[in-house]
Amino acid sequence: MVTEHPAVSRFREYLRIKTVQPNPDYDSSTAFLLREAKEIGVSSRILTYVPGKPIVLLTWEGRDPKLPAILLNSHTDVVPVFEDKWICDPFEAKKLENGDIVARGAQDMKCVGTSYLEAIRNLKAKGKQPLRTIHLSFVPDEEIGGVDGMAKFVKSQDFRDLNIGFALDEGLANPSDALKVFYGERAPWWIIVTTKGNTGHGSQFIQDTAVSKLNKIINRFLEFRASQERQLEISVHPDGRKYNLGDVSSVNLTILQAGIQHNVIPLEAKAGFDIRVSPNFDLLRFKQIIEEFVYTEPGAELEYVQYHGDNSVTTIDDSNIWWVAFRDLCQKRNISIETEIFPAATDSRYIREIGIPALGVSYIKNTPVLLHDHNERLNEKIYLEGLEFYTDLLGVLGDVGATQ
Ligand SMILES: CSCC[C@H](NC(C)=O)C(=O)O
Ligand SMILES: [Zn+2]
Ligand SMILES: [Zn+2]
Repeated sequence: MVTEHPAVSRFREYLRIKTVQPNPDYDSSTAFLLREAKEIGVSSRILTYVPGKPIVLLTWEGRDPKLPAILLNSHTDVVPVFEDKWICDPFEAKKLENGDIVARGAQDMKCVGTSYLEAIRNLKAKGKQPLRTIHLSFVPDEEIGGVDGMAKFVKSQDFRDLNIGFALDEGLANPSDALKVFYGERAPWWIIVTTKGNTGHGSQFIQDTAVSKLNKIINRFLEFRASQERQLEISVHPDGRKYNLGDVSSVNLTILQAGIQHNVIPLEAKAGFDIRVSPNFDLLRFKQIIEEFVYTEPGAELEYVQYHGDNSVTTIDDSNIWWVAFRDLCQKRNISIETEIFPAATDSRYIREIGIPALGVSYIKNTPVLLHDHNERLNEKIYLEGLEFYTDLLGVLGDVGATQ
């Protein structure tokens, strides 16, 4: 019988914990992380800003704790599953014959959280201690917006006391052999547009109805959407690279509500849009455009259900010592990297918003993107390869600024 690498067994154990929204078992994930901290030999704290939503903070103190520290962030929650669409129980962490570990959270992002832990375990086993302190935050509720997780954490005195200089967070899988590195994100704005109008009998040509007003607004949003889709198709960066999704802004009509009966003209109509504003767009200008789309119709209302007022990016050039350390390590390990704007939202946005540079990286190469999808999986060989990468990476980042 082939014995399993203990790091893989620990990863699978973490995957079996049902931290699935909307009722994540944070007690069990906390117990797992505290046990890991004890075994590895790093200190641990539980920070609670909202009851039942623990942030587990592990700390490996550096040789010079006064220097700005490194934050390795991961979220502990995972998204729900459509169980009947899976080839096995999504919380069994079954390993297939080819080594694929099938489980919710295998990519998003329990693999990253345990990789940080394994890297520290490896470095400690080699007798290393970093120059800079390394903190690991395991935060709740990223999958539902992070309001009771990272958003509260970054605003706390506890966070300020950590003196973070640089952070790592999640990225995305890549079907090709390159490693995706995200240096910014599009700002998520979820809006509800409400229109009101005349009612009457469904057989008549009633004027200025809620639906006709909403229709005009929707068309303006959809025209904008088409223009951005076109930009995505035709635009290239100055260096010749094609645009990615993160380089344009997107608009999707995701909610439509109106009507109570077929023969009654609705008094009110609502449309919900999922909007993602690219860092290539000025946020205030974007807001003006949206407001023009809506307020051109008399009496139309606009509500922001989700609004992030920042889409600043982390600089990726020689002026950023963290980026240089990251890039040089990838070069040394012959890893090609693709730098991009993350198309959706992660907890990194809260970190960048307060001016801390952050990169989003998940070492999941040669793997289909299956986050939030059925049969999410990660092959154990790629996971183990990632552990070597993270071990080297933490060694390098922890020593940024050290004299050789
Ligand atoms: C605005 S909070 C929602 C966060 C979610 N993140 C991912 C990665 O799917 C999203 O972008 O929809
Ligand atoms: Zn995630
Ligand atoms: Zn997710």
